[in-house]
Amino acid sequence: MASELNNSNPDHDYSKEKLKHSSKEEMVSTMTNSMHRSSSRPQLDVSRAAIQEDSEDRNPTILLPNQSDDISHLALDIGGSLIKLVYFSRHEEQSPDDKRRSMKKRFGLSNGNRRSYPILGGRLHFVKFETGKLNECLDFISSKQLHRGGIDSPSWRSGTQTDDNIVIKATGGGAYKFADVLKERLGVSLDKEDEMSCLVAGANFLLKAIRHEAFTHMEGQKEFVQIDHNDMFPYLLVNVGSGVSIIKVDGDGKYQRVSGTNVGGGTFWGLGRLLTKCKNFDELLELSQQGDNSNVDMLVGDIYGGLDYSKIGLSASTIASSFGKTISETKELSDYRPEDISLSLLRMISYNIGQISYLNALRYGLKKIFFGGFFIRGHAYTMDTISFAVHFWSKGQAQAMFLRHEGFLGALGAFMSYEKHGLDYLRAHQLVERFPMEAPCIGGKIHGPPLGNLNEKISWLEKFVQKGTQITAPVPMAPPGTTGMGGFERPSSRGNTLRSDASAALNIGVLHLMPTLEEFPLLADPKMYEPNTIDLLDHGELEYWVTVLSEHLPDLVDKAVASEGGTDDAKRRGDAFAHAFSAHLARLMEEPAAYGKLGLAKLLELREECLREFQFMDAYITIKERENEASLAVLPDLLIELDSMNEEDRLLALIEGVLAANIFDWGSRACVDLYHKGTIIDIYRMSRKKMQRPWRVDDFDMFKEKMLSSGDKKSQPYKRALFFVDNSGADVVLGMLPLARELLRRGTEVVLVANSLPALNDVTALELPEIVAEAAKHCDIIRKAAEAGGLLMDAMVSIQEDGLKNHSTSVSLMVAENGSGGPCIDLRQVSSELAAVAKDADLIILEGMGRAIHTNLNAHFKCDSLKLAMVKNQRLAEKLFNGNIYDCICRFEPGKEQL
Ligand SMILES: Nc1ncnc2c1ncn2[C@@H]1O[C@H](COP(=O)(O)OP(=O)(O)O)[C@@H](O)[C@H]1O
Ligand SMILES: CC(C)(COP(=O)(O)O)[C@@H](O)C(=O)NCCC(=O)O
Ligand SMILES: [Mn+2]
Repeated sequence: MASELNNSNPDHDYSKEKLKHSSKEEMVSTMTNSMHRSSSRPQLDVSRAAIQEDSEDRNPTILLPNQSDDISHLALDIGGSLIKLVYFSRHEEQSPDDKRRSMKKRFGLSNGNRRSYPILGGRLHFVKFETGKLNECLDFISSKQLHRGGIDSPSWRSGTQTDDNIVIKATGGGAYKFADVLKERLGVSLDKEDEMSCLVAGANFLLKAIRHEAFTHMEGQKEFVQIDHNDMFPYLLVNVGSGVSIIKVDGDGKYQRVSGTNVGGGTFWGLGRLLTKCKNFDELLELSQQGDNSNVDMLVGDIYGGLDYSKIGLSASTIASSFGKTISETKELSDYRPEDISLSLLRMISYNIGQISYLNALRYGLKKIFFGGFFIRGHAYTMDTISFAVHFWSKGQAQAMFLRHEGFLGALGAFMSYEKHGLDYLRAHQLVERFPMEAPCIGGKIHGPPLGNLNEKISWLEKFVQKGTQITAPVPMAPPGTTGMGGFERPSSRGNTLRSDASAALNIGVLHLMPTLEEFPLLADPKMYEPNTIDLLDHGELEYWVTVLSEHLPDLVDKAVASEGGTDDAKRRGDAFAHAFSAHLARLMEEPAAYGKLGLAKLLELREECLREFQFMDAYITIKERENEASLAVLPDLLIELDSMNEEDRLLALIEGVLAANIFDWGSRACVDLYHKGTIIDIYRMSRKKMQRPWRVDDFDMFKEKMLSSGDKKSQPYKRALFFVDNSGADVVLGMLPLARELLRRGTEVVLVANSLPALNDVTALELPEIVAEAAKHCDIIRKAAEAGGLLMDAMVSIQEDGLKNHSTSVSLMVAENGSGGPCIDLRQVSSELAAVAKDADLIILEGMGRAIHTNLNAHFKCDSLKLAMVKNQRLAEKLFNGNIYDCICRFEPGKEQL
């Protein structure tokens, strides 16, 4: 059979256009949801929904296509210094008329729980403006028509809504102060919400719904904290805005403002501006990084002649009096360096806030203190200083934690105050944060008018890239100068370079609300589950993987551009994609936790998302089609060969087949090099040669025992197996399908679980039915099972004619989408369809490096699991398995409930 593997026929049967068309249209999966809410303002006329034309939002992330009609679109928090906007954008994309699905629905042969009613879904965006530039903010709102329920609102398009009756939720003092301006400029009225309630509502939502929202920051080290939802309260919330509010939070809506201080962010920025002549806040912060506050502050040593005051635990370098040295009569402001002044000011204010917070925590016996507000500005030194103060004064008893959405608590709370906002029941697994290159529209500052289309994005990106190249690696600081003697020493993260404006804009992403995502129900211990095997917090690892991805980039861009016909437009998009993705990588090298907790799964998915953002829907489509066709051509011979074997030999040959065919991976540098050097047949031969047992991890005998045991020990066949398939071509056709056939033959129902969206050369759930149908032409077992599973359209029509009652007694072969658009899988967030079919499964087969090694290698399941992969990376093979590239992994683990 092997000799036929390179028999790829260019005039193949697969209609490229058809595949491409269907994958583009259906890119947006119809993951479903039972949440359907009644209406609230602004009203959206869902009945008139049409496919969205807004090209800016065309990137087809997996999101819910049909949002219910009750999402409020904009909330404001107008503070003393900054205006914060949280707005919601919908994605109305009509479910394509999917024959497969509608047929199955008609016959009640659902593969899961795909439903047809409206789905809540969309994205939450976070934007901020300076309050002094209110006009910019109003221009932004108006250009995006956010106040009218979004630019894409059908009711707006149909002209049924007038501005006069629009009411927008707003909080912060500016909701009162600027109400008239908003009425005048936008015609909208503001519905004012209490600021403290909003802060608390925002913080509670973030802590409950976002997995790694909170983090600690000590001596330059950021560590994400998983908050236990059942043990969240009470806590102290310290919002450091212009001024500071200190709130004791006891539950949802249960809180008390227990203290505050007028020495806050406004004080820092205001005094700092006066004293240093800085033009903006970031400049002031940046200045502090070159400062030495001992030129400005009076230290214990200055008073004690260079000595420590050891009796009360104060070292000579402790600040005795902030700005104390400036009492000198011989010096004027111009005699002090602005850098030193800025640092002294930052230390004074941060430390003071930390100390007051600690005192309030002490007053109420609270151990957890969360700090929000834009004074924090994700700035390492500020956070270290606050943490130091809390840690020092509480003797380690209380913990300072920070929030990624720091300054957006109030705005988010105002958004939550819409009667029906749809966020109440969302949990971490239903939110996906993405980082598109839309800086003018997310997280950070506004750089000119909002980006209207991909072209604008590309040109803005070119500018961003120019800026991005200026991003320098963090300057390592000398170790902290603590003497262990108490008082306040210098935290260690001082030297870190502040993010440039453009990259700061990417610090928090767009939150995709995906109510249909669910936790995979077969995880043995969901709380302990960590998808990623390799810890990218380890700098060496991060550097390695970032390098691997960078090196792979030119090849990927080639494929992507070719997949779009190699046009000039495709080339331009290809370049933009390469710049954008490189900028992401540079950003992550500079600050690995910039996008939240980073794992390899997220990094690899980011690449796919970035491709989609530049409208490369399926970069490997041609390769996938070619390899599918070549493999399908040799499948009949393989099946004959397998059928001539005895049971035991056949099972071994099947597992070998899966492992050997997993070499066809276009994501691996080594494999791509192989493709350039040899033919498919060479590769396959080499791969088969590697099959000698024992494999690097070899639990085959255990699996065989489970599958084939006879006599007294004869085991029942598995009822339902979930096959997490990987690559197109040989991998799925010659590897996983024959193994699936073996299980079907033994009476096990098989669900092929594949990606919802393309990633590298992975096969997608939408492509599988066609592949199965082709395979079914050569195999009765597959055909009958596919008919029973509703995968064959022709068969479905005959079922319709025969009536449903006795459509088939055969076990089913089905397909389910996994909810993912990357080469790995995070089982905390899978499609509801997969979650539904998983409930009856008693065997899981995870295949490939992404799904079985990078992620899930250490995952335990309630049912039996088999992990099969070839390790196509030398470093990984050494590190994880003490082995070599092309080693094979066959790990079997009995279900945890059966142990
Ligand atoms: N770009 C910026 N412009 C002005 N102030 C900023 C900026 N970024 C961070 N800050 C800091 O954030 C503070 C405002 O924080 P914020 O939480 O928005 O409070 P408020 O609601 O009072 O405006 C400012 O006083 C300043 O210290
Ligand atoms: C992206 C992949 C996880 C896909 O592997 P697969 O799941 O298809 O076996 C893998 O190709 C990979 O880790 N590539 C990067 C490492 C390298 O080039 O060596
Ligand atoms: Mn793959």
